[in-house]
Amino acid sequence: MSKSRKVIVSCALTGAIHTPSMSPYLPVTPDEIIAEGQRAVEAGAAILHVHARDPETGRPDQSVEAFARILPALKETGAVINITTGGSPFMDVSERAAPALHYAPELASLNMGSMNFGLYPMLARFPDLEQQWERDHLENSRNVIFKNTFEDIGFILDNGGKNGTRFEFECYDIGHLYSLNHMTKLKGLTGPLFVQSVFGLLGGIGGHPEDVQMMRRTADRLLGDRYQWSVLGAGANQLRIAAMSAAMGGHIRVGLEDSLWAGPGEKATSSAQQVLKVGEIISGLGLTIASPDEARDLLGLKG
Ligand SMILES: C[C@H](N)CC(=O)CC(=O)O
Ligand SMILES: [Zn+2]
Repeated sequence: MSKSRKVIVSCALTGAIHTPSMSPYLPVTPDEIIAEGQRAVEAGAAILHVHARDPETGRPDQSVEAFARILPALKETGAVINITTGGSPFMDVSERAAPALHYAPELASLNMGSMNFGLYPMLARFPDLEQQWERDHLENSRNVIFKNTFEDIGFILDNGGKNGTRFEFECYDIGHLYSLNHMTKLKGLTGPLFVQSVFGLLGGIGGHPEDVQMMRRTADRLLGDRYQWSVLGAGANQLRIAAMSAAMGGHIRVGLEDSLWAGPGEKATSSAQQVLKVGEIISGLGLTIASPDEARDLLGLKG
């Protein structure tokens, strides 16, 4: 058994930010999302971060029924299933939390603060969006607040925690790490805390190396050895941020939810392509990609 450090690769398959006519490779239907999940796990992903969509329009769909069409097959892959509670920033918290509270997964995402969620700059990047709702989705982000109050966070922690679900704590800024530290104390949460630092989403922290170092240093100071650190870089930041994390003792999240790209101007043909690229970075640094069970051990998941 290799003694080199294990790096957990999470893969976010489709999300609720990107829309169908931005990329022909964005999975929309249940079959497409399932096939993408299977490919991502074959490529080395240990955790699948799952959103659902309406198969006709591609609109984000946070209903329990929509998840029923994808979860069983994704579970068959053996990967850790991480159900979103972020849904889309245009949804309210009870709608967003419903699937994770219903299916009691090993892992669910939990967003650690309210914030602006600027998607509208993508209007310039994608001038030929086919459906009106796609244009509205970006345009309306000028005035949306991704609401995650301490009460909302407490609601998801309490009700999800009852099911033995643990959390992917999405921290989009330094303040979110302080909120996480506060909530862990308030709720008596024990480690390992799975911290997912989000870089480069407009409204949160940028993707500069100093931002990455600042997040890491602050997490070390506040959370000490109670956490496992992972990163995701939005859009063109993805692979660069991933490489920094691997070199800084962290884990990595990729997938078409977070970035449609495989390189400058090159659309990724699947999330698996991004998983393979970070796999090369990981082995290039003499590290080893973690299996789903190794990820469960590292994160103290219920299995
Ligand atoms: C930047 C990512 N889309 C954040 C995310 O994945 C939120 C969630 O699903 O809870
Ligand atoms: Zn998500």
